[in-house]
Amino acid sequence: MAPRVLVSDALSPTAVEIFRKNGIEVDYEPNLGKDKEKLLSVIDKYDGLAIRSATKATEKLIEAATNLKVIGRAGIGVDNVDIPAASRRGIIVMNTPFGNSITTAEHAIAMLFAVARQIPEANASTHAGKWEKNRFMGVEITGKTLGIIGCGNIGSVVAMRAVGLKMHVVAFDPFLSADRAEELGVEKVELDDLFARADFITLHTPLNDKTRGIINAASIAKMKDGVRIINCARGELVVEADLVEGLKSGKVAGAGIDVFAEEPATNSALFNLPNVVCTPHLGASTTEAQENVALQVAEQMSDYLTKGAVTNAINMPSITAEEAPRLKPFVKLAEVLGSFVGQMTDEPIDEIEILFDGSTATMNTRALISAALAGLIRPQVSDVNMVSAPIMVKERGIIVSEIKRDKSGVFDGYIKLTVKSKTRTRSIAGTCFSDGKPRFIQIKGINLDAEVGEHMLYTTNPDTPGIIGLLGTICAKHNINIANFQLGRDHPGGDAIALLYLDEAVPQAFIDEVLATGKINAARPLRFNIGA
Ligand SMILES: NC(=O)c1ccc[n+]([C@@H]2O[C@H](COP(=O)([O-])OP(=O)(O)OC[C@H]3O[C@@H](n4cnc5c(N)ncnc54)[C@H](O)[C@@H]3O)[C@@H](O)[C@H]2O)c1
Ligand SMILES: O=C(O)[C@H](O)COP(=O)(O)O
Repeated sequence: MAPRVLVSDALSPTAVEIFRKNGIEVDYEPNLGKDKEKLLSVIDKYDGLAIRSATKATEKLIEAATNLKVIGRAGIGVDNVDIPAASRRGIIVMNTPFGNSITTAEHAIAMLFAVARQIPEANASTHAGKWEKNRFMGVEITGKTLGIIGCGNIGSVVAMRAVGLKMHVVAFDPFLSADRAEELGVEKVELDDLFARADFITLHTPLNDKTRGIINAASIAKMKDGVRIINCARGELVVEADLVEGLKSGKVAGAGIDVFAEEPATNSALFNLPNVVCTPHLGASTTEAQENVALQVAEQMSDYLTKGAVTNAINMPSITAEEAPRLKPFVKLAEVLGSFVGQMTDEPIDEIEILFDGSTATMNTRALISAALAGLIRPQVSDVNMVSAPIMVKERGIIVSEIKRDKSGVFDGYIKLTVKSKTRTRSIAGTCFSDGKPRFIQIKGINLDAEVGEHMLYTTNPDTPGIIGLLGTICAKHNINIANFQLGRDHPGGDAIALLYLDEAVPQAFIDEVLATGKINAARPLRFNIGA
């Protein structure tokens, strides 16, 4: 059945065309995002949800989205999506991090001019036939200092434009390197320094716990008298009541506000103050940007739903459409290795070490680790996948480490998982042969070559004669066919293991019978998901 996508915000029709071209059924309901109850009632029908900022993908919506696999944000900010809730449910959240950066930077620059020259008010006055030439005295921006808070994709474009406008640009961004600052022609400063020196301040950070309310009464007090503030990032970066106070007192000479703490903002204390220019979250609203983000999000979501490729995901490592087919068998391998140890371990796991040897070390190991972790914890948590596994493992306080090394043995490459719990350490290694099927090649240091089947039986025993016959006889007695039988031992007469690939699951009576022989130390039925 074709995957089904709901577009619940006003995306360009290009998105719909691209979904259809990629064989995806699509419902285009540009106003549904604003109707929470209706959205809630239909969301379970969809594999994908394409949104802008109006749709709020809350925990409640995500819980109701029982078939959802991907949320695609045609734009940048994903603060309208409950990412932890999506991750826990195994839903990928992706955005389009560059599609509207230039457009939004241009909006910030437009705000800069609009506020410096009071253009909206002068426009309204002129349209009203007032000709108030003396009322609207502006300020030049040439030679003035622009303070940029957050110098990422959008902040950088703003910086380059402002440098071109002959402004002196200072930037505060903990992740801005000295080289990048030099390349942009900006001076990297501390936040208080920026507050003290800037004539104009423009915000371009994401909204998070560190940036929420970054413009407040205390920070405004540190600013120059007559500072002008532009916010085209997120409303909650500014404590709006404090900005209103600053504007009323004259400390802040003007503000350009595109985003509000509550949207849609139909009633704000910022409205109708002199020299406050407001726009209704228009930063990304140009034809060009909307085409870009619609096209990108639809391609990304289609690639994921039809090919398993992951691009620009917030909660999952990227997998390109090119690498997805090559990676797929190794994702399955990592998952069955994790699953083997997960099924063998009855006590809490403390540490997991994942070794990538040879060719596997050159692959997308983040994706392989996610797959191994999903396999590992699936016996405890059924509803887990590559998206939710890392978060669940972290929540359980399990330490995950990764080792990559050059080819060290006969195999082109293999993956080895070592899992430590309080009382023991287990390890298993595997590889994929040219048929794309996973093979177990080593269990607790003992070499073997075992094809992986849906139903398997793992036994440990002292290396004595008669084990094959013993297990074969009990299988025959229970009318269970053996597809493959692999043995291994550390040394003659030492510890031995057997791995049987069976055509069906063994019942508990089978295990009891095996153990009752006194010749087998442990017997564990295993089940693997070997489907696509
Ligand atoms: N108005 C609109 O329509 C519109 C359009 C697009 C994006 N946005 C918003 O613009 C903002 C910036 O988007 P972007 O694409 O440039 O993001 P980005 O991730 O490329 O850049 C954000 C920058 O902020 C920096 N940063 C993070 N925490 C910081 C802190 N505590 N102090 C200072 N800097 C910090 C990061 O290091 C990064 O360089 C986001 O909030 C986004 O949602 C708004
Ligand atoms: O984060 C973004 O991309 C912007 O805020 C744009 O939001 P919009 O898609 O609702 O215009």
